Amino acid sequence: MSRKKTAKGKSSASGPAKGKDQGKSGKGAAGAEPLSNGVVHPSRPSLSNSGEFYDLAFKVMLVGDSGVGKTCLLVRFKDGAFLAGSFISTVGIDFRNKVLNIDGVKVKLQIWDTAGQERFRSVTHAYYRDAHALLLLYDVTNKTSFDNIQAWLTEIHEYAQQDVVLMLLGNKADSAHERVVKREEGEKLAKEFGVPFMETSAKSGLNVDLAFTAVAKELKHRSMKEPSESKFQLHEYVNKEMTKTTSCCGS
Ligand SMILES: Nc1nc2c(ncn2[C@@H]2O[C@H](COP(=O)(O)OP(=O)(O)OP(=O)(O)O)[C@@H](O)[C@H]2O)c(=O)[nH]1
Ligand SMILES: [Mg+2]
Repeated sequence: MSRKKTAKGKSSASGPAKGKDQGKSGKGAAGAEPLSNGVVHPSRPSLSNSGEFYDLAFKVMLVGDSGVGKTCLLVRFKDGAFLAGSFISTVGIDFRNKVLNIDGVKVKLQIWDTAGQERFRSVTHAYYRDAHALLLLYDVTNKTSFDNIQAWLTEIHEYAQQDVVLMLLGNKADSAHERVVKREEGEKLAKEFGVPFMETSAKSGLNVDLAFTAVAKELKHRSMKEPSESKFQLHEYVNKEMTKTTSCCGS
């Protein structure tokens, strides 16, 4: 996917949607087809441009400081690869789609990769309103990115929907020697703010699928509201499923 895309427009979704796919990768906001509120029709799924059927569609946004690994996390999830080598900072905003099978329901996630750099903050603000879920990342090897989480949460409360699904991710968990933020510190902060937390690694793939799957499960359950089913507990699911890393080294 291009990491040099600039936003040119703005989408307008605010609820789960079904409809045509926007292709494999967004051309900044310009490539985004607006998603509207939709009803679930599992018997009449929609067909995406990439040939995949889906029943539900949601927007997920990746946010956090520049360099924490948002683009790499998305590439790992979408393509199963790691973008090694020199760091190319995202310009503006970009997106990729992925259809997941969640308990027999095809859930399309339209994942927006935002630019962490301060100069693109107004672009990011414009997209919060339409996001159904936010993955907020910090880098376990960068204390400043962890310290800035509080500011990101303030921003999220200001711009995002009140009921947005939120998850805190401590990325680069593979970097044991460079680690400066302990897993316990991430857990404590997440507890303080009542959000699910896990450490991830775009490099090794640790918990990457789980982070997106957990969000998709929560959104699907909220959307379908099956009365017969017990309520899906995102916190419990994450705590049960995640692979824990040790935080022996560092701080
Ligand atoms: N060791 C390690 N390095 C990572 C990981 N994820 C990303 N990186 C590296 O961190 C740097 C930044 O990654 P990006 O994904 O481009 O960061 P970003 O958050 O998208 O940054 P902006 O686009 O500027 O907001 C790159 O050099 C990556 O190779 C990870 O899980 N482990
Ligand atoms: Mg990026």
